[in-house]
Amino acid sequence: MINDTLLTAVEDELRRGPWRLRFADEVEARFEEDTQHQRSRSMVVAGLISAIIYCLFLINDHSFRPDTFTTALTLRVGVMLPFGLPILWWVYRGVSPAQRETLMASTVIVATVISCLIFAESTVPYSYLDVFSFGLILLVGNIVYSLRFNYACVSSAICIFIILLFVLSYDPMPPEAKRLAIFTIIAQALFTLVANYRFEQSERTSYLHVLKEKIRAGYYLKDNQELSRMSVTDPLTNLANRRQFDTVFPVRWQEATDKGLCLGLVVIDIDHFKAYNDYYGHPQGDECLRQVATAMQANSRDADLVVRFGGEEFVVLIANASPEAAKPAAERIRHNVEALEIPNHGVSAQSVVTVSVGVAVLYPKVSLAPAELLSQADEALYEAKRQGRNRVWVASAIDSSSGDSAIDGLSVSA
Ligand SMILES: Nc1nc2c(ncn2[C@@H]2O[C@H](COP(=O)(O)OP(=O)(O)OP(=O)(O)O)[C@@H](O)[C@H]2O)c(=O)[nH]1
Repeated sequence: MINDTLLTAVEDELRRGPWRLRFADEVEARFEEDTQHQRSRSMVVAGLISAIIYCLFLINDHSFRPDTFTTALTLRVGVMLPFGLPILWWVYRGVSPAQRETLMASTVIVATVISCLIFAESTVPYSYLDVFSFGLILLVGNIVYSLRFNYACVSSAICIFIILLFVLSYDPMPPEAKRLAIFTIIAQALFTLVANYRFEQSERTSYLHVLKEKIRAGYYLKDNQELSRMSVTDPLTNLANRRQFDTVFPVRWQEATDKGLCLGLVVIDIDHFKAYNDYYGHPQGDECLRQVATAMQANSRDADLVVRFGGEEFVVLIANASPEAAKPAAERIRHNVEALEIPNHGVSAQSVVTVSVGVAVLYPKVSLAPAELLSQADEALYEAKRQGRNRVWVASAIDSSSGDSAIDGLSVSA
């Protein structure tokens, strides 16, 4: 259900076109949740690289304008690093998206202020040429950090304003150079903002497509799991169906053979069910099958496989079943069905729905086929019916090595 709403929201966003840089709240929250870890880390890496390069500009300060080297050293290493590094640590540890963008944008603005202070302090000829390198700071914020577009716009505007203040008030710089510098800085800001916008746009569009495919893949997986479940389940009773039995039985047989364990099979058939159907009708017959199935399931262990074998016939496959344990288990099932007291007036006014049960238990051997156990249990069931129904008949004392399936039965009547 949650995914349905999300899928609709994602499809709405894709329909709306890629020009918007903010999704509807639900999708935006998901976008941030999915991307913020990676984004914070890549911003921190970008911040560290930028900090190193920013400090390397001291080489330029030293050779180009030695009169302000001490100031440059103090500001770049003594102010910029103590300001920037804790911010990077903070972002690395995880902050809200707005804090992350604001903090990273603040490093861009502070770097601009520091660069302007160093520039303004120097009086050496051509020091003003340094202004042309300020565009690199914009490049860091808008491209290297890739600040979200609105933060990039605001920080670029603030940086340009600061640069304007310093450039316009710096007397040694010729007016033509000021004009060119300001024009260049503004153009760099615009170019990098265009690139920033396109980065964010394509990041968001790709994210929507990936998210849509992920949600759909989730549906396919769920559908497949549901189909697999349905293919091995009886729709009327929700018990395992014959197909599941055919898959599980040989596996349990092999396990029992390998471990030398006993395997038990209980075959259950509702008595006079035709009469029930004829009297109450087919839908009521279905309801009766459901109740009997529930009673059988409730009286079996989790490890046992309870199967609707077909029609009104059921099977319980009992792993690691000793002959002594299988008989009471079968008797419990018979008793509990009878205890449901589902009337069967199709037989007589006093009759209730009962079951006949055939039980077979043996130690599987390589020389035996699994069908052997099934046929012994079937024969026991036939005997239970023949003996008058509503009883358990155990096919016992079977010499599995000879394959002798003679029934040395024991009847347990109600
Ligand atoms: N309602 C309903 N009836 C079913 C379903 N599958 C099989 N049956 C009915 O089960 C009845 C089985 O009848 P029989 O095989 O003659 O057996 P019986 O009447 O139970 O007699 P005994 O087994 O000898 O006690 C038939 O009437 C089938 O139509 C089902 O899915 N729903």
